[in-house]
Amino acid sequence: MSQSLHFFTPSSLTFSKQSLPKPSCNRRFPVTTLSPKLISIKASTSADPNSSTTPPQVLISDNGTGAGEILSSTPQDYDTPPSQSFLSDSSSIDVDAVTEVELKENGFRSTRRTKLVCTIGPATSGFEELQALAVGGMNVARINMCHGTREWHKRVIERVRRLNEEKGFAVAIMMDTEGSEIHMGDLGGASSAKAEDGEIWTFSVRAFDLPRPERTINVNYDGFAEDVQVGDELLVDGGMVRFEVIEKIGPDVKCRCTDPGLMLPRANLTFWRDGSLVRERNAMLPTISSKDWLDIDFGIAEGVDFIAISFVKSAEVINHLKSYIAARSRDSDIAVIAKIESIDSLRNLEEIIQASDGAMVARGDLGAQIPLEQVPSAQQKIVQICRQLNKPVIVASQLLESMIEYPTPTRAEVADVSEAVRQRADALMLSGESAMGQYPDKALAVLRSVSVRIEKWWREEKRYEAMELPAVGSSFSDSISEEICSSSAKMANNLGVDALFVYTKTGHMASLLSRCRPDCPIFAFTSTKSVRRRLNLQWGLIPFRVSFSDDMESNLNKTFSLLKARGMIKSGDLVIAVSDMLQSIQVMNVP
Ligand SMILES: Nc1ncnc2c1ncn2[C@@H]1O[C@H](COP(=O)(O)OP(=O)(O)O)[C@@H](O)[C@H]1O
Ligand SMILES: C=C(OP(=O)(O)O)C(=O)O
Ligand SMILES: [K+]
Ligand SMILES: [Mg+2]
Repeated sequence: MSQSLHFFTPSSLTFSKQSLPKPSCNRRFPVTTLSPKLISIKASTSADPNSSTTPPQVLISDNGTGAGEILSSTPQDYDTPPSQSFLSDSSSIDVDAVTEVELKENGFRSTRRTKLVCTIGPATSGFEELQALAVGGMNVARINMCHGTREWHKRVIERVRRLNEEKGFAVAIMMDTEGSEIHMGDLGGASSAKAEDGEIWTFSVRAFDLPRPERTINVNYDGFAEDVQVGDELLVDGGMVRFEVIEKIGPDVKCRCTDPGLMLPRANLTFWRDGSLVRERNAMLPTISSKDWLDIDFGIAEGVDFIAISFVKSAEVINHLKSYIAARSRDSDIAVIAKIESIDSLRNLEEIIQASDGAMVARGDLGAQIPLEQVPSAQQKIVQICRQLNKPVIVASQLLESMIEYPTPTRAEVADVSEAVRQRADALMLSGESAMGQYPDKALAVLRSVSVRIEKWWREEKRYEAMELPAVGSSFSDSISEEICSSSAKMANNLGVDALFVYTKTGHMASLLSRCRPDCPIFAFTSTKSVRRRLNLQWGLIPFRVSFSDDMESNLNKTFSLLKARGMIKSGDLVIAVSDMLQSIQVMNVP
């Protein structure tokens, strides 16, 4: 026997599902098209999970008194092959080739929930290397416009696209802007420069002739010599190398090395006075420089999936960029990620995250702007706010720094990765480890295995955190979607279901489910490739591209048969399905 509860709000009028007005296709249900609102919660669990015959669906309405009324009875035959109308384009389902293998081999429970972002650099820019990363679980490839030429990045984008087309991956592309904070020049082509204890180096806005004179560093910020004072401490890359300012001669600033080390091209520079970061005119530098705008035009033209903005200071710049993108790209589905890596971004955290489509805890620069010991609490706070505001969050930088040189991570690095997974960040990011390290695939494998292990541990221990998830939407329709998602996630945990299914046009309903961090994976069905790629950044979502209609019964039939034919689900699997077209929750065994 199967049953279905319909809750009617605000009045208790009863309709059958069939009498509902047709929802508009492209958007989430507008409140005005449904009056009164109908939410159907349909439980059609067959008594015998292995039974191959599907019980008839009986819809029972609940008018608030608990007394059910039978509205319709629909015999189902899920084993019917897809009808003609599903053939051609609509007869197929696209899913990541790696996920497909993982699902078949290990089942739903062991799929990785935490997403992985890899920075692409000289070590990984070839087709074969990119393919190895995709096979290793890379969900998003990040290109950092601080380095390389647009031509170079364009070739990487083309290779990723080819990989997706030819090999069945859905790797998304994130372009990261340079930003206009102070940094060193490119060392005249050298791969690094070594500063020894006590050496005197000259930092200058001067563009030195090539070959670069010994112990000179070019600085990109015109106000550098004016802003620093003798006695200031100059930190390269957040303290990897330190200098003390000893003399200023015109544009040249002489510094003595106090902490020796290797300086990499375009390393970031900060200066400190009496224990705090000095922010003079550099605080007025634009977040998006003129070079960044050109890079953004490039990203829009190339149709990247995400643009990450470095050194965001306020929500205003995010709003500005979003309207710029909307005006320039026809379908404007490029998501904007705010990098939290400056004191200003911490000050305006909530409004920045609210304005963005996601955030990155960019610990590299953040650790150069606030004392290192404050970085962990900042990370936890950013991850938490993103979760509350329903924005994906990436934890980035130095997760496995030692693996740039060594094939195994330190214990401390594994603990750091575990902590980010335990905080249930959406994604972890590799920087130098994958861009220029010696063991990019090994580093990715460590992120993957630590994620899977910690996620499993967390589920076994039932470590449900008591995080309040406040309402994020503004309309009544939004509230219904949020309630549906939190209820179905809770039901999924309590009933031990195998997977949550969500049919979503914009991806919003999938993100609301992801936000609840349920125990089971979330199969997110969407009809466009770009939404599918974007969902790849969000915790626990397995994005599929499939065409579907507003008729949930036929969507389910079609999905079940397509997934069964691919061996990705089997009869008896327990599934909860929700959709953003018909706001409903259905519980059923795969027939
Ligand atoms: N496109 C590229 N071309 C050359 N080198 C790159 C590229 N992308 C990244 N790298 C190298 O990888 C290192 C780590 O990358 P990332 O963390 O993104 O940059 P940064 O160190 O500037 O913050 C960089 O310092 C640089 O040496
Ligand atoms: C991710 C970061 O930004 P970038 O690598 O561009 O400096 C960071 O600073 O941690
Ligand atoms: K950058
Ligand atoms: Mg940075």
